[in-house]
Amino acid sequence: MSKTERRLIHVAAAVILDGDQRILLARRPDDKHQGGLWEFPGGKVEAGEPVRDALDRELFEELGIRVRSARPLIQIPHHYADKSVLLDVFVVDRFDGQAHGREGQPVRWVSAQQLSDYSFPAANRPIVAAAQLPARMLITGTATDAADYLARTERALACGLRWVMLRAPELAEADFCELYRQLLPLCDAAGATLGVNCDLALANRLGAQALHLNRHRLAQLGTRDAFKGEWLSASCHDAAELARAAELQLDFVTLSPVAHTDSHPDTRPLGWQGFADLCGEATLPVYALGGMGDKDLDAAWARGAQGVAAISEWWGC
Ligand SMILES: Nc1nc2c([nH]c(=O)n2[C@@H]2O[C@H](COP(=O)(O)OP(=O)(O)OP(=O)(O)O)[C@@H](O)[C@H]2O)c(=O)[nH]1
Ligand SMILES: [Mg+2]
Repeated sequence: MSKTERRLIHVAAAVILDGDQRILLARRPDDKHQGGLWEFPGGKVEAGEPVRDALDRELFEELGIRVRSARPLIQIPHHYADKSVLLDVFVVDRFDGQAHGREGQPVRWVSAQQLSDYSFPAANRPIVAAAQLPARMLITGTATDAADYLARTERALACGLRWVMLRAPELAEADFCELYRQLLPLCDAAGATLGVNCDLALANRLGAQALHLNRHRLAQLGTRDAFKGEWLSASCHDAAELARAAELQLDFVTLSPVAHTDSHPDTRPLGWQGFADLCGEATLPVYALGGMGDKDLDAAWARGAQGVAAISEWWGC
């Protein structure tokens, strides 16, 4: 039987957050599968058991906590040499009790940034990205001049946006660079990430931390190491582009258009069902894009999305 034909062992796991947005990690016992590595607490779903019940049961058994609120974060099928798992990961942001290692396993609360310092099983790469990425992503729209770009970005930061993707195809390169340099301290001060949507060489020259590729740049990219920054993502529209993004080990994608948008009036929307079908096959965090806003977050999460990305929703807020 080939690895991909093997039965997937369904596992419920949790990114558990405390009031300071720290995340709970546990260390797997040395004698277990992937022993000695750090994990998001959880365990196997029993036959006939609803996955949410399995999550509650496992977190009580392993940590002594009672889940009060949870939402889906990401689902990752992964084929190890010896077994195949479907990691069904939730965010748990409210719980009762003091989390402690009831099975003797070491546990540790860490910041989202610190996750990068820990060793996890190979399947966890996209889960770590999902735990570090926000639920809402702003893509900049048009503005009258640099001052208008800055003012609009400041308002979005004040609305709680923590990821800004600078997209300004109308600007000459020198103006784009100047704008990037002016936006950077604003975003830094708010604890937000500033990414760019531009060509690879320019992103590297700017020393950008995050680069978002359009579909043409995704098709041209040879290897993700060509980008010198930390976060590399792409705009996807179909299964082939999603597969390419996964093959290149990108950190996340946007998938669009979910709904009708004025910016792409002639493109047929995917609709929520089309989005869910594609997202279900993806092995990296996926943002719903196209006519999206705060009101769509729950619907996006229910279809397997990381969250929503938008221009109009927050570019005038
Ligand atoms: N809980 C958890 N399991 C993970 C993670 N990443 C990952 O690959 N796995 C794999 O998913 C499977 C989950 O198993 P588990 O050992 O937690 O299961 P369990 O709590 O029911 O334990 P048990 O088998 O001793 O009863 C293991 O093969 C494990 O290696 C993760 O972040 N958290
Ligand atoms: Mg377990």
